[in-house]
Amino acid sequence: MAAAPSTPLLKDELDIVIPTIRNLDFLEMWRPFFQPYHLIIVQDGDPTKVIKVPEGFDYELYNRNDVNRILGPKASCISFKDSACRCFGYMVSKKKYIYTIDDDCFVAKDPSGKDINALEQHIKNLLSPSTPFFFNTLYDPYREGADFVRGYPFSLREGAPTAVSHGLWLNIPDYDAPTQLVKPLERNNRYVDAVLTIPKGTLFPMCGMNLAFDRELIGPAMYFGLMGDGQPIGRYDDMWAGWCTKVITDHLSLGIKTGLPYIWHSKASNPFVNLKKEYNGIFWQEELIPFFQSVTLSKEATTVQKCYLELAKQVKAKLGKVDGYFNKLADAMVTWIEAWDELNPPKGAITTTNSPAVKSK
Ligand SMILES: O=c1ccn([C@@H]2O[C@H](COP(=O)(O)OP(=O)(O)O[C@H]3O[C@@H](CO)[C@H](O)[C@H]3O)[C@@H](O)[C@H]2O)c(=O)[nH]1
Ligand SMILES: [Mn+2]
Repeated sequence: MAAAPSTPLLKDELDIVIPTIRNLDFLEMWRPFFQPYHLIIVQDGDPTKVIKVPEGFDYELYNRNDVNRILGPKASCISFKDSACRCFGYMVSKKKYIYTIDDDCFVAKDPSGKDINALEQHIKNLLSPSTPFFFNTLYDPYREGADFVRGYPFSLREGAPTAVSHGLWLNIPDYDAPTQLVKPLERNNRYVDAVLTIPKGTLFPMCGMNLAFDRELIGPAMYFGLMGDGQPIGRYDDMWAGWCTKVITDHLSLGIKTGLPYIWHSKASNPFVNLKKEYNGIFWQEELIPFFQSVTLSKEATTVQKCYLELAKQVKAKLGKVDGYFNKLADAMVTWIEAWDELNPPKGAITTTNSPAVKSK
């Protein structure tokens, strides 16, 4: 097992958010890389179930009772019985950076056989600029041993601040149910040693399994849409967040990177269950994508919250006719921003603080 870096980068500026319904034994494998960091565990499902966390990790844990206690009626915007609940962890964090990972994701090995410190790579991705305005054909120009290629405008070489780092997965790929059903044995064994900026004006399917972001730059846009219990759709929470986030980062001239790091995704969720969850999404996304491609935000939308509220209005106006669910989702987007601002008042604002989470050492 590789030794973790001596002085962990951003040790006190980054929280690791884990949505879970099971004991977190998977942390044993991540211990060298994760132990120095604070964890925010969002326990989904039955709040009376006790989630076991290995000794030695510094964490806070929130179950549904905590979500309801802290948010009151606004808890309605946080999904129940779906990994989308993880976004509650983004809201209660006080740190500048977030890394979120699923509890069936383990340490992968690079082609040399070395354990991949996914967190370290995400931090590198976030701390170096993105190039959304002009594509660099030699991939990440800020990486050791690479640079901007001939013809790349010097006026654009400063790049843009990186808001999101989207990692990938070896072994079980993040396929939708139809693809999973057709290719049940397919595994992703291809390690591509590259980090790319997703060009401005291009959407992408954001997976929440191995994802990091700058909470201060883009946090309020990272609402994982209403899924799970009582909802007509599932497994589109991260997709929704990714589409909203991308139109906002484009508008605010921020960047999103995808590629390294890889994690090892250990198990495929049930494709038949997934098909039921995804069915409406597979159908609706043919209308959602043109909607997001045509979204324009006003020049008055100068903060993520303002962008997000403008977006929520357009969702209600233009997607409500696709299905009533989008009216509910648009309202939940507004509730999310209200809750976010309540828990994250501008610095210096005086507020009544909510009682703290169940803290465990
Ligand atoms: O009701 C639930 C089910 C699961 N979780 C936790 O969420 C993650 C992901 O669960 P799992 O690995 O079983 O599901 P996947 O299909 O592989 O998840 C990926 O698909 C997307 C679904 O939206 C998502 O972006 C990916 O995570 C685990 O940590 C479970 O413990 C839950 O909280 N509630
Ligand atoms: Mn999984």
